[in-house]
Amino acid sequence: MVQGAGEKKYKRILLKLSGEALTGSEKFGIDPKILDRLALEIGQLVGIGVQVGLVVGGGNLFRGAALQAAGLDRVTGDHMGMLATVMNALALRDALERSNIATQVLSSIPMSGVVDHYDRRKAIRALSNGDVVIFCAGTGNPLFTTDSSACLRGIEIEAEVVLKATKVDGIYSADPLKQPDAEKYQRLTYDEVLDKKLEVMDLTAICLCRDHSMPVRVFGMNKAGALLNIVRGGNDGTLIE
Ligand SMILES: Nc1ncnc2c1ncn2[C@@H]1O[C@H](COP(=O)(O)OP(=O)(O)OP(=O)(O)O)[C@@H](O)[C@H]1O
Ligand SMILES: O=c1ccn([C@@H]2O[C@H](COP(=O)(O)O)[C@@H](O)[C@H]2O)c(=O)[nH]1
Repeated sequence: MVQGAGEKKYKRILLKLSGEALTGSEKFGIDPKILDRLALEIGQLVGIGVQVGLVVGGGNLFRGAALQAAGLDRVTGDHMGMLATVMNALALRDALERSNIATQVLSSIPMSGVVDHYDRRKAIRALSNGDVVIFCAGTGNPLFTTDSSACLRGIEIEAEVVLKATKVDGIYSADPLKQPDAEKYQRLTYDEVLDKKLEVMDLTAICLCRDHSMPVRVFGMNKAGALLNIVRGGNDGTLIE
């Protein structure tokens, strides 16, 4: 059911933002216009009392697998990827705070003097106070992705849903950027995503959500207003549950 203006379906969410999408119209890195748009959309959620945990990817800067393909050691590449997510988190905090949205950044890798170390109780306190909490540095371990850290943190903070904002507007029978005639799903079970090997999200993350009954909605980050609509009960994108 779609809720009325100001009403909401979810009280606490974990929003996963694609790092690659932060590039926007830039060739590399972070497009400040994208940051400002995100701050506006996240501010709308905070404005109606939604508690927002955020995880941002690092694909706009470094991915361990790509660095390995270029000849680097995989674990070193993964460390670089996790550090990339810290840079994105700092940029997002900056944009949110410029919009007067109180924000805390908690890192899975201790980085004294730059960001605070992840602590679940501290995260839940901050969320309960209405602060946005950005979880960065992934899980702190190589060989994972930020999809897994988003689902992990979402489960830990007892979010009601993981919302994965990405470049495409949902889950398709194949990657729609490679196969334009792929069909879009409205709803999938965790097992369907696993059996069909749908690559929109890392399968470790899907298993974790299945085991802990955490629903995941994949939706397009480029459509303004989609996030607020979902939080009010709209069905943009594809729901996995
Ligand atoms: N079956 C599918 N349905 C939808 N998208 C798919 C599918 N298979 C592959 N994809 C691709 O998966 C991508 C989603 O991953 P996304 O860009 O969010 O990357 P990420 O690894 O989560 O984040 P980052 O950009 O930080 O690395 C989409 O852009 C899409 O092209
Ligand atoms: O727990 C984690 C999370 C991430 N990494 C590394 O960081 C990059 C960037 O994350 P994306 O999810 O791809 O945006 C990822 O490719 C890994 O190399 C990690 O090692 N552990």
